[in-house]
Amino acid sequence: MSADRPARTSLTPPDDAVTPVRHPDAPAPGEVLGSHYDQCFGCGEKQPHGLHLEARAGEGVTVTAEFTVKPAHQGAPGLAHGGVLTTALDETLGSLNWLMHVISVTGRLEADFVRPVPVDTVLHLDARATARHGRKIYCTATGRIGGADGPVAVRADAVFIEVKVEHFVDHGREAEIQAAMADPDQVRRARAFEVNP
Ligand SMILES: CCCCC/C=C\C/C=C\C/C=C\C/C=C\CCCC(=O)SCCNC(=O)CCNC(=O)[C@H](O)C(C)(C)COP(=O)(O)OP(=O)(O)OC[C@H]1O[C@@H](n2cnc3c(N)ncnc32)[C@H](O)[C@@H]1OP(=O)(O)O
Repeated sequence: MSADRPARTSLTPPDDAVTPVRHPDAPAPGEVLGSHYDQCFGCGEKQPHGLHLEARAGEGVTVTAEFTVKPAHQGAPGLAHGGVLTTALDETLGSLNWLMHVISVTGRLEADFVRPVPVDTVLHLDARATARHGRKIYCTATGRIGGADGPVAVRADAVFIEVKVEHFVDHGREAEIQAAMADPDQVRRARAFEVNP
């Protein structure tokens, strides 16, 4: 390893990685993306235990999202649990799927916790895809407190791996898969991720 080059990890795109491309039919900047699955712990509107994260399309291959830390999210008195904050970062990064019309799942995610995040704080999240290489999507996210331009409290770098919708059908529990496939709205949401719906 040369002294002037950082160690290559699985979070570092290879030299022949390409710039991620916004799909022509991606939601317009500012548009609310909605949930990919109404029972999702991160974004599902029908998930009573979830974070109810609401993401919006940004310019290029970027998204923004807001998440309010609730008392149920504590790890220490009055402070958010790091795992919950990581979930918010993961979900925001997953929302980039809507911009590229790709279905991908988290392969690797590395989080930095920079500042404690108190209960009732609104975490202002933003994420962008930085590179693509084969099925791998490299992406990064930050969460700020005290406003969208406030100080960074958390950040994450990740590699998502592109999968087919069959990934969920093959691995999901039968009852939930049947329910999802019987719901036209859910089928429409899943198709919205595909390049050739
Ligand atoms: C009609 C019913 C539909 C119902 C579905 C409803 C909605 C669906 C629509 C959208 C939902 C989509 C996403 C959700 C969005 C947000 C939620 C938050 C995100 C998550 O919470 S999501 C859950 C957590 N997540 C997982 O549950 C993944 C478990 N895991 C696996 O399922 C496999 O592990 C998989 C598929 C990842 C890979 O398996 P595989 O066999 O397909 O591929 P393979 O191993 O060959 O890797 C291919 C290339 O990726 C590289 N690679 C692989 N793994 C890596 C790693 N960990 N780090 C760095 N690189 C990695 C290899 O190095 C190789 O790279 P190279 O090509 O260069 O060699």
